[in-house]
Amino acid sequence: MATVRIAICGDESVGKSSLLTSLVKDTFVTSRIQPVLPPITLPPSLGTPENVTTTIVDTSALPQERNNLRKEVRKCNVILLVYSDHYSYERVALFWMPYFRSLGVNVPVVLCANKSDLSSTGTSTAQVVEEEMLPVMAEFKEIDSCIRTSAREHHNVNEVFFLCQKAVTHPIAPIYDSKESNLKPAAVEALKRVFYLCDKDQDGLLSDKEIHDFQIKCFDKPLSDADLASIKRSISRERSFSARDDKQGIDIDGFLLLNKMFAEKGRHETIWIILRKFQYSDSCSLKETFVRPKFDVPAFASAELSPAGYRFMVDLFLLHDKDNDGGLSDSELANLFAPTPGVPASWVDSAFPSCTVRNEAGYITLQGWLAQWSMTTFEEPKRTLEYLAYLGFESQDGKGTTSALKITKARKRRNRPGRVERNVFLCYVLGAAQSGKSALLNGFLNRPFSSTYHPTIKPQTAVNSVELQGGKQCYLILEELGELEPAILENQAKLDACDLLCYTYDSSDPDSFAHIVDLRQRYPALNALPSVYTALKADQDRAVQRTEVQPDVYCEGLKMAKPLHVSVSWASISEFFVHLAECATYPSQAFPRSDEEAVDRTALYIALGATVCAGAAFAWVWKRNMMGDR
Ligand SMILES: Nc1nc2c(ncn2[C@@H]2O[C@H](COP(=O)(O)OP(=O)(O)OP(=O)(O)O)[C@@H](O)[C@H]2O)c(=O)[nH]1
Ligand SMILES: Nc1nc2c(ncn2[C@@H]2O[C@H](COP(=O)(O)OP(=O)(O)OP(=O)(O)O)[C@@H](O)[C@H]2O)c(=O)[nH]1
Ligand SMILES: [Ca+2]
Repeated sequence: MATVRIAICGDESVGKSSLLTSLVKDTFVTSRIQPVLPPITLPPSLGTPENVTTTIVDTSALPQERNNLRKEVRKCNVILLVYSDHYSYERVALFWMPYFRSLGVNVPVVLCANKSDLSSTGTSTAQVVEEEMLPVMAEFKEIDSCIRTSAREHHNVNEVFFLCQKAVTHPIAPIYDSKESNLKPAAVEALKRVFYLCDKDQDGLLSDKEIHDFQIKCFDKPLSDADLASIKRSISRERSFSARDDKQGIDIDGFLLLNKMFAEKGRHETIWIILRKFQYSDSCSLKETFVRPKFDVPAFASAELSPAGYRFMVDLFLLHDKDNDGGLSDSELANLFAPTPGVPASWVDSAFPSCTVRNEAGYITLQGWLAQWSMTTFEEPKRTLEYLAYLGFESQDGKGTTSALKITKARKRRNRPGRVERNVFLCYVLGAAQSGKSALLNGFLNRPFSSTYHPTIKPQTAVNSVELQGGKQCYLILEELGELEPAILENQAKLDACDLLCYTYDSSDPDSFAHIVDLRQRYPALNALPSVYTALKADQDRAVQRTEVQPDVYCEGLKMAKPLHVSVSWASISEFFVHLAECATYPSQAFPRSDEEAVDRTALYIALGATVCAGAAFAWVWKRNMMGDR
């Protein structure tokens, strides 16, 4: 935090310099002190809020000092305005406050009634507050607080400077509207989110345990049972309406009321401590560095959720599936996204949740939820980080939300044999109009086949998890490019981010395969990507393609596997998605084979074979040793 700079202002002889000497020297200096003391700087100490460095500047009201005064007022971030008698009090509203406004400064003012030792014995502080302070406070919202001091008797001297520091480090203005006697909307929003995040079981109440955890998190010390009881008592006392039984816990209204009471009692620093603990900045919005932490994905690499990230998303889903039907209904989703600005814009664009797995009721399932976040993290990791922040992800290692993500190895030398260390793959589905791409995407999401045809204009995606042979799971994003197909295939960055191409044609339409031949000619860069050739609509009669060579021969010529014939109307289509996922995971099998290599999926079989052999060898050695021991 920056330094606090206090300008002491006020009429002549009100005791400005004396307050300062009294603070520094701890005694009242009766001998004549110089009219304007040099500025002093106090290092951070335990006594100061937030451990700030404080600079205190003395000023003079003399006309010849006006330039200096103006300069200092403009430079400070809090003004200590001192008066000491009726005349200097009148001047607060008549001269000083309008003067500050005329300078265009908008900093808090701490009003100080000095020389309290001189006032006739009859005037009590209550009277001073009631008759002098409250009226000016009502007139000038800049006045943060008021205090009565005596430099001579060293009364409230430390306190007045403490108030100045606090006015800067814990300002009331952003959180409380003194005119309306209410918390400000931004503070209410922030506190609602805090409540939501503390209500771990999402039952709408903070239980005693949840309050204790909250207390420890914010204030680093436990709350006694007596304190808890007294908090609950004051909440129910304040509530005009049906003082509900607070035994079960504190609800959102009670929580807001409690904070309002803090503000009213001048304990607004309590609210600041809470908000800051939950990563709010001085403007009551979440800190930029928290919502948008530094996270760069190098070229050719991509971002994925880490195990901690997946765990968080699983827990979040289960917590919000209140009726345990395995899907998030609209209201359950709305509740889940309550502490965020709403469903991410990119989700709305892609017609969420239709791009992922839903149950019969149309609600996103856990599988779909994880697939959706896998895709979001792949496509826009910063969005995932932003939502992890809003949704209250807490890392175990103190590294913040970035520990919910990981960066994969770069996609380089794609044709290398073996497994790619990534779990989320992007596959472009390319092919002629009406070849059946959308139907394939629907099949991927287990939607029933429909014979009605809607041409795809905007790119369309489907994301789902796929279980590979051997039980490992990965996420596959199938994207059909619509009218953007040429634009995307021309864009090298888009190709670099893609893991697999799925060329499709309608095997019952003689004019369908030509599109693939044409694409490959026009975009030679496609050759650098692993590819799978697919003949769709295998349930229909096969047509002879009007291309120079038939698809099988064409692929043969490329030393690629022949097109796989599939139909979305067959249950076996799910095996095709496994095949796609396997080609993405072991990309060398989706490249032209070199002559000595065997066909197709051997890479996988070889890999599997190798593990089996290793296992056998291990067992054998182990047995031998056992025997040797004997
Ligand atoms: N009784 C009493 N006298 C005070 C107190 N504070 C300051 N004085 C006296 O008031 C007079 C003015 O004090 P200063 O500290 O010089 O006031 P100032 O506001 O700095 O005055 P200028 O620099 O002239 O603007 C001195 O004679 C102080 O001794 C106080 O709390 N009680
Ligand atoms: N019989 C049969 N018809 C299919 C199959 N797959 C898709 N169709 C039908 O073929 C037509 C075109 O399918 P789409 O999936 O919309 O084709 P598309 O490739 O997405 O078309 P564009 O978006 O225009 O590029 C639709 O009427 C589908 O119902 C299939 O496996 N068998
Ligand atoms: Ca389509």
